[in-house]
Amino acid sequence: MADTLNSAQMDAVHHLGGPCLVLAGAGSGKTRVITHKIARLLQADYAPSQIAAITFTNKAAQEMRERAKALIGPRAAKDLVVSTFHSLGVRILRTEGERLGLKPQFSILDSDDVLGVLKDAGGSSDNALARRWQWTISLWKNQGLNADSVEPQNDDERIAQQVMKRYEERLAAYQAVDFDDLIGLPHQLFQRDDEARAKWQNTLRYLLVDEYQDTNAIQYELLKSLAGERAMFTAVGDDDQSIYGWRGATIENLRRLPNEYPQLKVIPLEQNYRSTGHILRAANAVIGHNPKLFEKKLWSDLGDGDPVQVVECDNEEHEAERAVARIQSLRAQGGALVNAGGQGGEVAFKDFAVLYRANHQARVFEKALRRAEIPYKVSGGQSFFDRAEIKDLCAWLRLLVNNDDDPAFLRAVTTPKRGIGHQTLGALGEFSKRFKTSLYEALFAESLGTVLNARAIGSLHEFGRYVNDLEYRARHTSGSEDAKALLLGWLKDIDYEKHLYEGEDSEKLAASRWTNVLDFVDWIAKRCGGEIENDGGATFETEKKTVLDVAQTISVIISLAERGDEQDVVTLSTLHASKGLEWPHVVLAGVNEGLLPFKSDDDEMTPERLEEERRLMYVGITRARRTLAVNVLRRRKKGRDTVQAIPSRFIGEMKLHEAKSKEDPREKLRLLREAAAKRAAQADVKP
Ligand SMILES: Nc1ncnc2c1ncn2[C@@H]1O[C@H](COP(=O)(O)OP(=O)(O)OP(=O)(O)O)[C@@H](O)[C@H]1O
Ligand SMILES: [Mg+2]
Repeated sequence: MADTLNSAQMDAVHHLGGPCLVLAGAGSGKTRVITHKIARLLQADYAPSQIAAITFTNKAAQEMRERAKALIGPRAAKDLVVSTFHSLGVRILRTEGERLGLKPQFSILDSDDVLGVLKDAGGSSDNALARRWQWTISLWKNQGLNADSVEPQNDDERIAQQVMKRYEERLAAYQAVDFDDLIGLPHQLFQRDDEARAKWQNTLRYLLVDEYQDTNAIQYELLKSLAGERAMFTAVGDDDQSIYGWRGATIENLRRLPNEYPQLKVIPLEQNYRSTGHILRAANAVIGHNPKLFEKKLWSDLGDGDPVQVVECDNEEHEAERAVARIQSLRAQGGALVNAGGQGGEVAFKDFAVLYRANHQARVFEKALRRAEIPYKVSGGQSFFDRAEIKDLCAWLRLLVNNDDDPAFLRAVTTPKRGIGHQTLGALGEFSKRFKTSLYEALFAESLGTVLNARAIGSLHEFGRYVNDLEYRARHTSGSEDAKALLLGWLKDIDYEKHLYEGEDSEKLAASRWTNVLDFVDWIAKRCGGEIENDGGATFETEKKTVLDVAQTISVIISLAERGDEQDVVTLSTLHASKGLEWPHVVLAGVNEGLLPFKSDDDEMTPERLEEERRLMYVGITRARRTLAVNVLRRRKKGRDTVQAIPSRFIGEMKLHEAKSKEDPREKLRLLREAAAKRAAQADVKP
């Protein structure tokens, strides 16, 4: 079973004579075709290093490599080029940079860096404005334009064009590139340098592209240059899952392919191996409301399974509680709600995902999961423990727990800055390396005077003594009131609130960071008081803990979270980041008008946008293998207000008439009676 392919999948895997497009719905095994095709290519005498498989995210690349490894063994898998478009771009630029006037050690700016350069280039410290520039410039670049070729349509665009010009000059001076350049520059190179193009066409002789529907115009061009005349490639995709239109991805790429490659073999896949019948029918019903680009069918022989549940919730908090309760009860019941259908058994935390439209929706779920002590990770967005301010404070707590934690030391000593500069820390680092001690230990060494002056040593000692003292107090303080006083005192000592306000242009943002900090303090203090909240929000008591004990627990939670993916944890993810993935149990959060389909007050809902939102809903539904809960809020938060919430139009579009909530005891009874009657009827017809 693990290695089988159906006949259409076989056709796709064995078609090696020319370009191939697998155009098929969700869960039909497109990604599986890619991994199997890698194995097939190796048999056909391609060397691993000549095969490039391109995925949409680093995580997908990692997974693809793992799956390939299982099929072809670790040695061959090592040399495969499995990467995202961006990391393929880095690979090309590192070798060819010189032809583009880039030093081999050029730097790559992340989104925050870019924002900084743009503010500088545009002479403005306005974050929101700089973000708009960033957005516009990125869209231009993804259309293959530069500051000279842009044709601005209005005043805003004229200004953005000027900023772009200065931005380009600065990047050239810094020997830096941004994410868009990682694709744009190789593309430009291949346009004008036949030798470089020929070289790479010979290096990467077969290309496989997953999630082809979400490529943009430049990525298409890059693929085309790499594929060249030989056109040896396989692309797999699903137009119904195109969800990055807002970022310049274009479905045109699917339409162009058959025109530009008349020899293209197009292979549909129709069997869905992922989801049970109820889930698949709901998905098909929803996407049926979009105009069809390509006719596709999708069926499953996994049985009906459990009906899709619409879960009505009073508000966001209630929604999160119900999600937690659902996780707990599914685990207790072994997976299936009514008809186990052979699918029951152990249910792990990693079998669950909660998917939502907007990042901020994660927050209440995180809170509820933390309260229920259910481990989770947030993908495609920020987890509470990933927030800069919480990381700052955690660094301090980690340092108290383990003085020799060097990364924690570095973060704490510079947060907030206390006159201990890079030079001092550099010298301390050298010293600690030479004597094989931790930074903290080095700080108190007698001979430190040989590398640092008295003033620097004075500041370091002051910091060290403070950490010592705080640690002592943390070890001896328990009970929520005292813990809270201790923690607030510490924040005051290090002047953390001021640090936040100084580091943030927007006061609103600083205030929200400070609220996070206070939430965090409360959370620790409650634990010190031996107060644990259960999922109903009620509290019960355990024994009191010291601040240091709780800090220790936090250190463990963080290191677990850092250990990554193999962990048995619930996934919280945006719909966008869930693409290509699957879970046995999925909860779709906040399926309400305004949230999904998403609409803010000042933007207009065009038919195109609505269609893209519907595709997102389709992606969400089709992530589920066994059970799907669709949450609908009665009321929801909107800014500071709470407003009446309207169920999403997508709920009606799922056509779930028969699927009533089985959490309703009457409905439960009805189902039991129905099952009993069915059994009786079957018994009757037996001879
Ligand atoms: N022939 C097959 N036999 C058994 N299981 C299969 C087969 N083909 C695919 N599967 C399984 O079905 C699930 C979906 O496959 P896969 O992820 O490749 O689909 P996909 O078309 O890439 O989906 P998406 O559109 O969501 O990316 C996976 O668990 C996969 O292992
Ligand atoms: Mg896939």
